[in-house]
Amino acid sequence: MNINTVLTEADCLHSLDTVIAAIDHIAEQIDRRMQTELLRDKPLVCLSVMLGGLIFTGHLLPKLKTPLIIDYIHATRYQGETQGADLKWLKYPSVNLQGETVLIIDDILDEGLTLKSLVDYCEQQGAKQVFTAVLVEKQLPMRRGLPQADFVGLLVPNRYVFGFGMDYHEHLRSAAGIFAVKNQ
Ligand SMILES: O=P(O)(O)OC[C@H]1O[C@H](OP(=O)(O)OP(=O)(O)O)[C@H](O)[C@@H]1O
Ligand code: HPA
Repeated sequence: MNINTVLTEADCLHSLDTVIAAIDHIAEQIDRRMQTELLRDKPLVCLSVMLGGLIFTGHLLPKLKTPLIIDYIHATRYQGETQGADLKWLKYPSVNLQGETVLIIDDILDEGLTLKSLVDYCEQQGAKQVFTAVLVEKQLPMRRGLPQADFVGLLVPNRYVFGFGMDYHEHLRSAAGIFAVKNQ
């Protein structure tokens, strides 16, 4: 596998400008929603899902006006492969989620199994309510896990995608835009 070839042969699904505009839009939606959901003086607890959620989180959070605190989860289901397996937790959140309003931020909703496990975990920890934000939602005929996220930036077809946090065998996470691997 030559990574440069993967990049040059890939189909660009969403340009960098489109991604940035989508993140602006999600930020507005989150701010609007949190005006009614957040209790006075309570910050939103933002949990970024490593590694894929890193770049989306870094662009999204500075755009929010909602008061917030930042923590992260490290969990992986693909482990550098293009097929998912059981979710492996590498880091649970450090903040106490009891009674908190939580926003889980990830790069992609694919089969939804990762986000379903993370939402379940936050609820088990006593979160008052749990919202999810993803940069992209993969269009699948049906999803085995969480059917949809609360905040979605862009749609992608049922192909293997990379860029803006999403990897192809751990490479290409920093690709500036969202791309689909040729013939996948
Ligand atoms: O909806 P699903 O089918 O569960 O897939 C989505 C998850 O897969 C990716 O993580 P991955 O396990 O590849 O780890 P990574 O964040 O380190 O890339 C992605 O970042 C999501 O967390
Ligand atoms: O299509 C994908 N690309 C990158 N990471 C992923 N994790 C789930 N699906 C994908």
